[in-house]
Amino acid sequence: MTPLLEVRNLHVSYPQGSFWNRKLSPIVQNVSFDVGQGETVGLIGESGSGKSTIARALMGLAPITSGSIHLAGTGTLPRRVQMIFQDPLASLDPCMSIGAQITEVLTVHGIGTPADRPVRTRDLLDRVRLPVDSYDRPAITFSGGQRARIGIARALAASPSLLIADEATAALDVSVQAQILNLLMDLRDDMGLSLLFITHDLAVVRVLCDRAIVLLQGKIVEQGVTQDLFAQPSHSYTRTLLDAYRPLNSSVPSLKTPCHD
Ligand SMILES: Nc1ncnc2c1ncn2[C@@H]1O[C@H](COP(=O)(O)OP(=O)(O)OP(=O)(O)O)[C@@H](O)[C@H]1O
Repeated sequence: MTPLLEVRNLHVSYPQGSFWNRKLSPIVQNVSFDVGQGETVGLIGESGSGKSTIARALMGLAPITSGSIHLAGTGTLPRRVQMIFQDPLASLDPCMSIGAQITEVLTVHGIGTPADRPVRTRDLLDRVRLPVDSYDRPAITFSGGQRARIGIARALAASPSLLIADEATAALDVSVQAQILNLLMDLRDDMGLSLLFITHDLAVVRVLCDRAIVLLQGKIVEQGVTQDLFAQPSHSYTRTLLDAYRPLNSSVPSLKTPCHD
């Protein structure tokens, strides 16, 4: 598969300690991985292992101390890598119409003309399967599942090549979660997007991801084709993660469930 994203020997450090005794603390160390065009990759590991820090580095929002991030094609990283979060409302004005807020993203990135931006916005709302009257409604009037769709539409407005879902569906009811995951898979297929799932939910990784990357204390301990990694984990930490997950296997969300959020 043609690599869209190539991360090589990435190191990220945050300053820690008091003002008088500040030193750089390494959070991500020597991380290298690829994401192929149209590929879905899962990034897993315990809390604090550096998953979100890697995502922020990909967005140009974390202090990279060394290493490289290369995204094939043209355009700036922050625009071509977009993120969706668990709480989309946090990045939205709750009272402003979502149509205006998505149009604003198009304006910021200089996409389209003032006349056609509302048309593009309606198309995005349609793509994420929001009701036709959504354009003029403020964000606060939508359900949790609908807000997740708004977050996705807003991310898509920047025409990204790579979409990062950082625990994006973790707070949703399991049936709504399945719907949002289905939507992401459909968008990946229709728009040729690559997806990076940051999640604690190994069921999601097993069902949806082509490959998985296992992170422990800021370092990759194992990565590979999901099926192989789940069948024969080579690192003891991966085995521990999978052992903790196996009893929950029966609760794997069933995708393509016809239900509504
Ligand atoms: N802005 C920051 N300044 C200093 N330290 C930070 C900053 N952001 C994150 N960290 C630290 O970096 C480490 C990794 O955090 P990160 O959020 O990347 O982990 P994570 O694997 O995504 O965790 P979780 O699964 O709980 O979201 C943590 O120890 C965290 O405290």
